[in-house]
Amino acid sequence: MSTILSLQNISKRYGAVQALSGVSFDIPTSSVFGVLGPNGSGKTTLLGIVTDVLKADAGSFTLMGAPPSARERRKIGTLLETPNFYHYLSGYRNLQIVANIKQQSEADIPRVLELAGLTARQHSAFKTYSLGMKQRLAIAAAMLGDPQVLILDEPANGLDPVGIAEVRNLIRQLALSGKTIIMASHLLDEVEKVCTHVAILRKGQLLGSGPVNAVLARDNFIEIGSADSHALAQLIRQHPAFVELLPAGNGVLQVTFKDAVDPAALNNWCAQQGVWLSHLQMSRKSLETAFLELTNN
Ligand SMILES: Nc1ncnc2c1ncn2[C@@H]1O[C@H](COP(=O)(O)OP(=O)(O)OP(=O)(O)O)[C@@H](O)[C@H]1O
Repeated sequence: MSTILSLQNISKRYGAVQALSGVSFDIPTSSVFGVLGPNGSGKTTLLGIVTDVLKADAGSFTLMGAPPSARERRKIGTLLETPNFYHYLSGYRNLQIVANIKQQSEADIPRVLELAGLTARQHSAFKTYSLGMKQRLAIAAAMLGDPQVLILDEPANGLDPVGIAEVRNLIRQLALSGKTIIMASHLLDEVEKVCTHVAILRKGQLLGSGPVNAVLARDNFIEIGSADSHALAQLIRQHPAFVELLPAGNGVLQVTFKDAVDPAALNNWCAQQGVWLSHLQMSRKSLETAFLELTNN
């Protein structure tokens, strides 16, 4: 996977508040990248820096391997705060106004309306839209000019479950078409559903980043099974890192170890003692658990 955006040692201070301290991570091309953190952890500041709304005190970032020129930066579509759409004008007219402000061709409007699922309602007044439609129109506005990267600050904020699902589907659809989506969010459930990668911030410091699966992996908890589950249970109790065992039905055992266990090494260890595993699965914790573990530490 290639890197589309790479942050190196970004720091930013507002007076006495250190909003970001030396934050570095890479965002893979075509990922849906979630920036997570409690209130005040620096998410908005970070997005502001990569979209050039704010200037970092230190550090730098590269877009597609190079410091971004003004032209390159136009390849980033942004939705940092809810745009002020005109309530009495239609979705289409509002996009015309945005296209003119952003000096982008109006010819792109039907495409973004279609992507956002608003074609049928494009001539209705904005004030008649549901909250989900309003947010989809805002994302459509950010997509004008077909940017490769979209940056969204809390795209699901304030929406009801239907609106959240609509925005989620739109983000997934954009990711499928190869766009990279970077979103700040505090809705962990939502991030877990839609993001492929995450970075977790607390008080301006990066606590961890990487593929969602790696962040969520519980590396001390493994499900194993074997044709002779009785022999497996006896054997696994002898493992030097064994803590406890729970039968999960169908001969599968859920085993907790003292610390991280490499699945390949565990497989090997069992085989050496004559027990062949027919099932081996790392388990996942919820993003909420991972987030609380990281942010409470
Ligand atoms: N213009 C500013 N002047 C002074 N302090 C600021 C300013 N903008 C942000 N801060 C402070 O910097 C820190 C990081 O704020 P930021 O908005 O980036 O966090 P956030 O993670 O986006 O939070 P939230 O989820 O509440 O939006 C906070 O302590 C905030 O109070």
